[in-house]
Amino acid sequence: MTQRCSDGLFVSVDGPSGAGKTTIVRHLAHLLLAQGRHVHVTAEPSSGPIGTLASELTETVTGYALACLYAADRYHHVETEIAPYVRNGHVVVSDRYFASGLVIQRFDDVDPMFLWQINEEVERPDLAVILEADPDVIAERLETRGPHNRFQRSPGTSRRKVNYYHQVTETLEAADFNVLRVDCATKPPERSATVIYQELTELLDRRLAVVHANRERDHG
Ligand SMILES: Nc1ncnc2c1ncn2[C@@H]1O[C@H](COP(=O)(O)OP(=O)(O)OP(=O)(O)O)[C@@H](O)[C@H]1O
Ligand SMILES: Cc1cn([C@H]2C[C@H](O)[C@@H](COP(=O)(O)O)O2)c(=O)[nH]c1=O
Repeated sequence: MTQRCSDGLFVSVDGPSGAGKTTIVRHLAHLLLAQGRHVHVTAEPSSGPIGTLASELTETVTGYALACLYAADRYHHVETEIAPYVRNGHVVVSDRYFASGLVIQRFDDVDPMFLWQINEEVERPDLAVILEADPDVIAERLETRGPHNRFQRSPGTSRRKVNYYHQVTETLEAADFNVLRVDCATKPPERSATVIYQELTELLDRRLAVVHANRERDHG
């Protein structure tokens, strides 16, 4: 993804189950579409062959094997879907990406260093949004909605997930990812989407300013 169209952009949204990722991604897509942007919403596991296999196997396969499958899906997802859309000038929004890969398999006791190493070469998002929320708030939301998978069923899972996401957010910041932390416990999802939308708009404006400056320099 080295040669990008000036308004193509990749944003990932990660955070604990029940934080509101899917809801916020939907609102964000509406805001971007209303601004006239081309938007492509995607998610992990992806709908490609590896993502489909990972989805099917998540309840029965565990640990290192599942971690490798999710990392493989991520590389394939970038190559076959994310990068082509970004090159075409779309804002690509992924509901789960890199940070989820560093968190979820820890529930199967996979070594965090191993998770980092198998994901390390994957494309960095232009903006990595991490949704933060109080564990009691998201546990309550999950209870109301009902769990989707085995990682949401065990007691205390929300608290552990929130802790793991805190650690991973610090790891990403230390590795110079462009991270935006959004507290989504106290705000409605529309408001969280607006915060992300404003950050993306600034990012696009800064990028356009660089393009214009380079053009002026090259053409006098
Ligand atoms: N800010 C919010 N305030 C109150 N309820 C919310 C908020 N955001 C999401 N919800 C509700 O919480 C539940 C979980 O939301 P959502 O499915 O978007 O979360 P998620 O992070 O994508 O979860 P998962 O990882 O399990 O897919 C839904 O019922 C949604 O309506
Ligand atoms: C990206 C990613 C996903 N998973 C698993 C965990 C869940 O079974 C689903 C995600 O579903 P949700 O409704 O978005 O919570 O995928 C995983 O185990 N590892 C990953 O890296």
